[in-house]
Amino acid sequence: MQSSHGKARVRVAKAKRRSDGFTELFQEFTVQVSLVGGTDSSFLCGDNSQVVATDTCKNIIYWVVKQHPCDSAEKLAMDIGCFFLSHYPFIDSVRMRVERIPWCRVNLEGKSHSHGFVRQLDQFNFATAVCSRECSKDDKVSLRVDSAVCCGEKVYAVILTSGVDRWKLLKTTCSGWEGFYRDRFTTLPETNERVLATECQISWTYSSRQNRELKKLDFSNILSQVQDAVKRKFFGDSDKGVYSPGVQKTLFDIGKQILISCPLLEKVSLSMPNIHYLPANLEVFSRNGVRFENDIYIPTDEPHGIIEATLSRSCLAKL
Ligand SMILES: O=c1[nH]c(=O)c2[nH]c(=O)[nH]c2[nH]1
Repeated sequence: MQSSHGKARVRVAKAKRRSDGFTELFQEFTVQVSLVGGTDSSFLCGDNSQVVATDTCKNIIYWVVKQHPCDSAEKLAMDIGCFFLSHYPFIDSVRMRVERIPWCRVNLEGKSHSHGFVRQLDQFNFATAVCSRECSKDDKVSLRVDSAVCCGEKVYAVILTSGVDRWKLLKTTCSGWEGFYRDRFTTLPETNERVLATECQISWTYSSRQNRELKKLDFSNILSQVQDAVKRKFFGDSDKGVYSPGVQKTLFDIGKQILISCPLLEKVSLSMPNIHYLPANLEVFSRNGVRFENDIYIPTDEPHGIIEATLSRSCLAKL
């Protein structure tokens, strides 16, 4: 039996104010925690003596947030996960997911507002952390050297992933879809001129496997590097752009660029659904002698294409 329990959709916000009324930080998160280990007898015979109640899980999330700088979803995910490991010896591993809700400081007449924030639509970034006591052989060697505690903080094995979700991108030209397999079921015409739109989910996993090493990283800088790599390969040069022969090739170019730009990453997973903007060849136009001139489109969210891939550094080396 493989089992876990925990709490999902725990929403928490933190404000840090100065005495002069300036709000230095406002962060909102949605947190999920799943605990693994120690609970077999609860599932098998109703003995709950080693079960941290899911209600307690929620309290611990609030507790850690209260002490935490909350400067990144990644550090929060690792610190909540490692808190469970350090307090409950019967827990083997903790799976965390922290989503950061994007509140941005208001800028009014060129001036940053002291306490006002606006919420960006849709897009958000997230982190997942699988925290455990088990280390790979290599980790164990360095753990012994450092001992299990460093600077008052215990060392745990962490598989950390960061991501961005619901990030919408669109370009009005420099995209086509030609040469695809045709048979009697194929009705789609080929084109070398179309709107290309997607809603990306991109996640990236770090090579390091130690909470202490991972906590040194500048996660917002890595996020910017990833987003720059995506924009560079999706849109291309500001004036000339870059031609996309299909979402598949663009996705691969983006993934490769992310791994080139960010040497600390081991692999990247991309989901780039093809959101269709259908040419509006409508009867009302043709009947009145007006042609489609790559100008009027019908946006359709459903159905949409699914195009996904995971690229690792080792698989790139083999290509
Ligand atoms: O970029 C695309 N990739 C596809 O796999 C596909 N399939 C489709 O109908 N249109 C497109 N466009």
